[in-house]
This record gives sequence, C-alpha cells and structure tokens, in this order.
Amino acid sequence: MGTMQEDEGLGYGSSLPVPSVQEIVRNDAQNIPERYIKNLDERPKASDISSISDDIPVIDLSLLVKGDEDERSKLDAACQKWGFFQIINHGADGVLTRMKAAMADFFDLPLSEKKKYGMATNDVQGYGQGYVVSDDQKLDWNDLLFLIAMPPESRNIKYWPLTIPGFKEAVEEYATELQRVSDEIFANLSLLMGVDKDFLKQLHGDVKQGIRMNYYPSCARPDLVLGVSPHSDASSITLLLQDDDITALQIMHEGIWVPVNPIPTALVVNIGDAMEAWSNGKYKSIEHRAVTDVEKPRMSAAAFVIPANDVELNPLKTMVDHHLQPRIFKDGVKYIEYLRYTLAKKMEGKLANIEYLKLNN
Ligand SMILES: O=C(O)CCC(=O)C(=O)O
Ligand SMILES: [Fe+2]
Repeated sequence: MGTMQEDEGLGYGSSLPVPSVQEIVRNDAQNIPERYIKNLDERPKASDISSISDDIPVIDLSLLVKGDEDERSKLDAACQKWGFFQIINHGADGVLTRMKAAMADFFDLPLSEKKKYGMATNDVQGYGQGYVVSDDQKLDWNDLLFLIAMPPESRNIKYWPLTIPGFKEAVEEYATELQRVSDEIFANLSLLMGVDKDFLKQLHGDVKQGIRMNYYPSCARPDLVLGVSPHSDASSITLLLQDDDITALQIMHEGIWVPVNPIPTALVVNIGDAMEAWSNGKYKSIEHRAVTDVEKPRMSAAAFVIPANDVELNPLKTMVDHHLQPRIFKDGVKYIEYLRYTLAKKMEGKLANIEYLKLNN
C-alpha cells in the first residue's frame, strides 16, 4: 500500500460502531441485551466440548532454533493435524508480562478516555468491535483495540494510548519479539515445504503485524453468548497471548470443540488462511471461538502476521503434485482482495471464507 496517509485508514474495510460490553456489564451485570444472545444453534453447549485438550501439540522454540529435526517434524504434524499448537521456550517471557500489563492499563481507562482511540468509520484500527456489518447482527461479548504494530512506519499513532506510561514501549517490544518467533516458524515451515529457509519470510513482502487486544468481560450467562464467534484468521499465522487462569479459547478438531488450556508463558500459534493456501491445503487454518466466564474477565492479544497487499495466495509449486497433492487452491488472488472480502462479512465460520481461494470458485 506504500506509505500510510494519516486518517486514510488501511483500505482493509470498516466496522460499525457498537456499545462497549465492558460498560454494559459495569452498569448492569445481570441483564444480557438481546443483541448479544446468540441463536440457539450458535450457543456454546457443554455437549459439544471435548476433553482432549492435553493432546494439542506443544513445540519447543529453542529446539527449532537449534535445527532439531524431531521438533521440526512435530511442527509439521501439528500444522497438518491441528492447525494449532503452543510454543514454549521462546525467550520472551518478560515481554509477555509487560504486554499483559499494558493491555490491562488500557481497558482500565474510563470509557471517555478509551473513546479517544475509537475506530474511525473507514478503518479497522482502534478501539471498538470488529466485523460488525449490519445493525441487526448478533454481537460478540468483547471489546477490542486493534493496532498495526509493524512495520513502525505503518503505525497510525492516533489510535495508540500514549498517555499510558510504558504502553508504546511494551507493544513495540512485544511486536519485535513476536517477529523473531514468527520468522523462526517460517524458516522451519519453509524447510518442511521443500523451499529455502528464507522463502516464506520473503514471500510476505513488506510484512505487517496487526495486534488485536481483546477484552472479554465476565458474563452472567456464558451459555447464551460468545466472546468471539467461530472464525478462521485471514493471516499467514497468528500468535496469541492469553490469560493464564481461564480456559476460553476453543478450536474445532474432528467435529468437536477442543478447549486450549493456557500454559503459563506459552504463546498459542495457529495457521491462518494465507498459509493454508500457500501450502495447498496441507497446513490447516482451523475454525476457533472464545467463550466467556461467569466470574472473571479475560484478556488476550492476537498478533496477525499479514502479507503485503499485492502478494498472491498461490500454492507453492513444491506443494502441488498432479498425483500426490493435486492443486486445491487457485492462482492470482491478491492478499488485499481476500482480506477485504473476509472483513466485509460477519464472522460465519471458516468455510465461507476460504472457499473463495479454492479452484472452481
Ligand atoms: O481470545 C481468544 O482466545 C481468541 C481471539 C481470536 O481468535 C482473534 O482475535 O482472532
Ligand atoms: Fe482468531
């Protein structure tokens, strides 16, 4: 997109303004407004939830850095079978703590302060809610602050709460560390896809990192609402920092929702739609959602690794083989075209989006 003009937005799309859920709960914690009550078939049900959380793969980044081939094979299996894994020994523990504190400081601000960073009508950056495209759409039980954090020249500083001491430094440091972690993952995935170590990193072009900071207030009726509706991420990969004491993220695995139990200091990583297309469907971008807790609010920060606008989502040549891996994804769709397509719709699960990238569509 070239250099960003102030106030011009990102050109990704926009979302309609909605009330702050945190404020709704502060005023009346017992009553759930109609707009947040999901239709019966979308509500989280205990019977849809699996108990195999401990099977979600855990990858040791320090082993990947050393070139450990067993760990690389584990990563390969994780991306194929789960599309989700947790990363430990990433060397960024202190940074994660500071990032959590910065987020907490932001959501603790009075509403009138937070509104100063409100999403403009032509943008997805800022304080508000994402994917709101119509006035009668059901809403998710969260508030968010979305910032483009990398590269530094893409930041739109009007959305950054610079009055909070240390906020900018914490987000900067966090984004820098996450770039190091994601580069290591890309290097390993490149080798697994049969291309040079640097291939995937370079394929992104001028890569961006967008951080979505989520605040999920406690909810008197977690059975009626969702913190985030089922969706897949349009990123290449996403790295998620979540609170340690509540299990709320759930991933769709073999037809059932599997909760992702937090491992203190771990990052949750998932394959996004762009990587699924580049890998010709070998690595899976998995549908996920977040539920709410009756007592505790929860925070998370999802860092989306975003390819440059003009990058095409063609499957890598090494991932297409007439006999063994017939082509599933088409050539020629630019990333920005796909991103605009996904952001213009309400979240309605993964299939609706990624079908756009497949052959015969
Ligand atoms: O908060 C979570 O656990 C999930 C957030 C998420 O999926 C997202 O922001 O894309
Ligand atoms: Fe997500």
